[in-house]
Formats: sequence, structure tokens, C-alpha cells
Amino acid sequence: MTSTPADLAPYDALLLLSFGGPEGPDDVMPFLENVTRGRGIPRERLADVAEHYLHFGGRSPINDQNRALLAALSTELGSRGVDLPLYWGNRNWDPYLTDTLREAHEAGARRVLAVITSAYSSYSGCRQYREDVAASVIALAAEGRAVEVDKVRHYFNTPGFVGANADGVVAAYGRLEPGLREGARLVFVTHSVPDVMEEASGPAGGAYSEQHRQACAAVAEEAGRALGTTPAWDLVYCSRSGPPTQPWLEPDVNDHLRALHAQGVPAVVVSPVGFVSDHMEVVFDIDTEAEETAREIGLPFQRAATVGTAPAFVAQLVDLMAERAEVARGGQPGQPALGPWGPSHSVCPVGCCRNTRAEKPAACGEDWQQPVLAGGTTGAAGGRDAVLG
Ligand SMILES: CC1=C(CCC(=O)O)c2cc3nc(cc4[nH]c(cc5[nH]c(cc1n2)c(C)c5CCC(=O)O)c(CCC(=O)O)c4C)C(CCC(=O)O)=C3C
Ligand SMILES: [Fe+2]
Repeated sequence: MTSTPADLAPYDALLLLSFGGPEGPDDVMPFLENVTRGRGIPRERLADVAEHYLHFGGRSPINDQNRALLAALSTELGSRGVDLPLYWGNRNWDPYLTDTLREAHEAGARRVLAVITSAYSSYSGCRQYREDVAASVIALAAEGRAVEVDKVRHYFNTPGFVGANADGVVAAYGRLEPGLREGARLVFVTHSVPDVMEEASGPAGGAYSEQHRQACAAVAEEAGRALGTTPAWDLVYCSRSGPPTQPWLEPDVNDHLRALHAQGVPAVVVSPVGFVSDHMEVVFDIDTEAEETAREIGLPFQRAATVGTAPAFVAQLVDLMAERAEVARGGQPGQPALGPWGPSHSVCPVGCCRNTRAEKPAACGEDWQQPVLAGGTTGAAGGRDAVLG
């Protein structure tokens, strides 16, 4: 484990940036309208998804999981002597990002380091958050507030993320009947995305599924060390939406379980490697639907834990913050990464995870420019202290 300087200079605040979710039945439709604004999701799909949330009392698990992650991060930061304020802001629900950044600015924050609750490159998992940050920073500049936001690199191939997933897989194998363990297939599941989003993901396209395959291979290999042999694995998808005419990544997890059963696979361990905690997709699409499919066809099924607040994952996120601060100071920190691609970029290249629908400014990228403050000065480092006194 790296030692973290108590000071994450030049940053003066930290941010957990997430998706947000409804907290009760009355929030469900307004939340879904926020999520799907301009995204071309059919109404029937919205009604279906509203049902998933209502099935759980209209409350998404995601906010409480983020609260737990914030608490775990605070403890880890505190144990390393870091006492920067840690904020939480969402794309689709309260606390909304702009309000959070305004509050941070009010309390004195000028350079904020963000961690996003998504491990992989894609428009939905990365650039859309960067667009949200840009929109918030621009809105605050119009109020005369200068805030700069950077993000940590993608963590799909970091030892802490891979290790925590591997621990979950090993524990799930341990819950299968002993006679079933050896032949049990390891089925990794992530969020499906439209083929066009997959093709635009990362700097050169195709990064979404490739990063997943690299993470899956690393998790399987690490789990294999504890299990005695590396399990055979597949990567499959859940939560397809959009019109049926639009191609999305396949196979769907339910179809895949049927196919495995037909091939004679005796059992499955399902690892939701695409999700950092037990989101609605995990508790509904996997624990409810896919589990039911497995039960229907008589396929023994164990679901591996998501990384959640696993200590190795939490420590990894704090390591990434320390690394990113060193990069911002002009240093060259070690950047541990498993698999062929090595460490992901800290600043997104131009065109990375391109928005295929519209061109919007995106923060944390090579082509991002801090907006001009109301009053005529830029918010860029150097000028801002003079402006704001
Ligand atoms: C790649 C990806 C992640 C990243 C993985 C990550 O960040 O972990 C992610 C996260 C999440 N997605 C979430 C919820 C929703 N996503 C939707 C719609 C969509 N997601 C997409 C992709 C992704 N989504 C796409 C391509 C669409 C179609 C519309 C569009 O092109 O934008 C819809 C609309 C209804 C529907 O279509 O299903 C909902 C309600 C929640 C909250 C869950 C909770 O409440 O616990 C979370 C964390
Ligand atoms: Fe989603």
C-alpha cells in the first residue's frame, strides 16, 4: 500500500460523483425523467423500470450505498491523516452536482478531485459525468464562482478493484455445494450499452467491452489462485433498454444462463463486475430476474458480492487520489495496473467516449477550458485567487 501525504495538494476538496436514485415512490417518475431526458427511451420501458423501483418501495439502494462508501472513504482518509472535506454530488438526484460544488466553493474549495462510481470507459460511465461537471462548473462561473475539477483514472484494472471482486467470487464459489464447484462457470455481468456507445468508448473505440474483458480475466485469475484453478468465465450483459430495433451488447444474462444449462454446465457464479455496489440493476436484473431464470431451469446459482465498501477497494480509491494529486503536482507516481493495457489516463484524450448525439463541453479532458467568470476573468489556476481575493 502506498503512503499518502496528509496533504493531497493541490486539491482542497474531494468529491464522490454518482448517478443518484429515488428515495421513495414519489421520486421514481421525476428521477426517471431526469435519467432519460433526451435519451430516446420508449415509454413502455420507463413504465417497466418504474415497476422495478416500486418493487423495492420506490427506493433505489444506490444512495445508501454511496453514504456507506463516503463513510468508509472518510475513515480511510482519516487513518492516513488526510483531512480534506469529502463531498457527494449526483447526476440525477439530490444532492445534485451543481448544488454540491456550490456548497464546496462556499466553504473555500477551488480545486476538487472527483471519483466516479463507475470503473470503465463509456459515454454513460465517464463522458456524461464529465459533461455534468462541465455544465456545473460553467453554471457556477456565471455566479462568479471558480471551481476546477479533476478526476482519478479509471480503476477497472487496479489491484484493489480486481482483488475485491476476486474475494467476492471466491466466497460465492464457497457457497456452492462442494460437488458443483469445479465445473461451475463464472459469469460476469455488466450493463449493456448500445453498439454505437460501445464503438465510441475510450479514445479509439471498443474500450467498454475490452476493459471489462481485461478486468474479468484478472479477477478470474486472482480468484483462481484461491480456488486452485482459474474458472472458465464469460462476459454477458443486463439492463438493455432502448427500442428493440437498436442493437445493444449481448448476450443477455438470462439467455446466457439458459444456453449454459443446455450445454450441461452444472452451476454458475454470477459476478456483477460492471457495478461498484448493489445498484438496482444488481438487485433487480440479477438477484430477482436472473436468479428466477436459474431457478426455473434448475441451475444452481450464487451471486458474488460487488466491491461496495470492501477495504481493498476503499484503500484503492484513496491510493488513486494520492496518485492523481502527485500527477497534478508534476510528479510521476507509480500507477499499479493489472492486464495488458496498464494504467488508464488521468486526463481524457480529445474525443474519448464521444457523445454520439450532441457535442457538449466535457471537463477533465485535454480540450477542456475553464470558463470565463462572470466579471470577465477566467477561472484558471493563477488568476482565480487574485479575482476571488
Ligand atoms: C454504462 C452504464 C452505467 C455505468 C455503470 C455504473 O455507473 O455503475 C449505468 C449506470 C446506472 N444506470 C442507472 C439507472 C438507469 N440507467 C438507465 C438507462 C441507461 N443506462 C445506460 C448505461 C449505463 N448505466 C444506458 C446506455 C441507458 C439508456 C439511456 C441512455 O442512453 O442514457 C435508466 C433509464 C431506464 C432504462 O432504460 O433502464 C435508469 C433508471 C443507475 C442507477 C441504479 C440504481 O438506482 O441503483 C446506474 C448506477
Ligand atoms: Fe443506466
